[in-house]
Amino acid sequence: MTAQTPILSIHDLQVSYGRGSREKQVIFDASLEIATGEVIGLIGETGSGKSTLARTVLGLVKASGGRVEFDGTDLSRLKPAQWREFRRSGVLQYVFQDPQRSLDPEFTVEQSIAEPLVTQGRLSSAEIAAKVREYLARVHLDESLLSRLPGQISGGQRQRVAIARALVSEPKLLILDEPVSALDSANRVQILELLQSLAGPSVSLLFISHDLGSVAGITDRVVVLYRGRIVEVNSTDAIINAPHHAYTRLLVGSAPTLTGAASARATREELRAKIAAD
Ligand SMILES: Nc1ncnc2c1ncn2[C@@H]1O[C@H](COP(=O)(O)OP(=O)(O)OP(=O)(O)O)[C@@H](O)[C@H]1O
Repeated sequence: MTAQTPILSIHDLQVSYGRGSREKQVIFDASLEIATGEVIGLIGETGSGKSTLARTVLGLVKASGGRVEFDGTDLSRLKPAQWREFRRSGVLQYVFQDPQRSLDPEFTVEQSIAEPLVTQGRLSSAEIAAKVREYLARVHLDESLLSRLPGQISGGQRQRVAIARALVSEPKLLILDEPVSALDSANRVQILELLQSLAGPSVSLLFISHDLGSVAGITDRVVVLYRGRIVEVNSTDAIINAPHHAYTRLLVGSAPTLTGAASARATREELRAKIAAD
């Protein structure tokens, strides 16, 4: 961690859904800092609260306690107009698991990638057209796709378009919620390699995944979320080689690409029993 202001800093975050007797807390006292240029994995099983945490940072879900600071600005205090301005600036972007959710089905590839720049209103049409082509090339797509709709390209191509769209406004933080889990294994590897190559010193990436094995190759640090609580944060190496929390050990053991599949199987049941007893 550098002495720089973290790009994202979350303090004692609490998030609940529902009201009154139906209220259910899903995030408990979550604190986390992401430095500029860092690639972080947020890992946890289904229902652990990963998407809720991300959606709270994006302002789509309201926190019931704690605060979220982006580049030193307390997002919890922004008024609606300030939120709109913050969104328009494009400094915080996201890519969902299903690119259909990030792309308007009625926008061509060109319109989708151009939209964040059009909204910003800083560049001329010619400059926007040039940027769209630059980012299309960066995600290794051909210009012949520019006039297609999302329904007319493959799932892997859609996810590349969603990534180009997210990066074109030169965000400081890109949140990727299970960005490869809807893709086949060949596309998965290609997209992860692509993201790794696109991550530079000025952009931080927050990868959300239920599968440690799928993101461990590109993350600097890993945050482990278990039942709404951050139970471990450490370098990816330490998480894999010396996990502290029983749930982290289960995650490592469940990723056969990280450890021998046989030894993983042998310890999995034992760890499940320990977690159940916690
Ligand atoms: N809009 C909502 N209203 C009520 N409860 C919700 C809502 N969204 C999520 N939850 C609940 O909050 C908890 C955390 O869900 P969340 O989607 O954040 O988990 P997740 O780790 O992202 O899971 P997954 O990997 O399956 O996407 C779950 O118990 C879920 O049922």
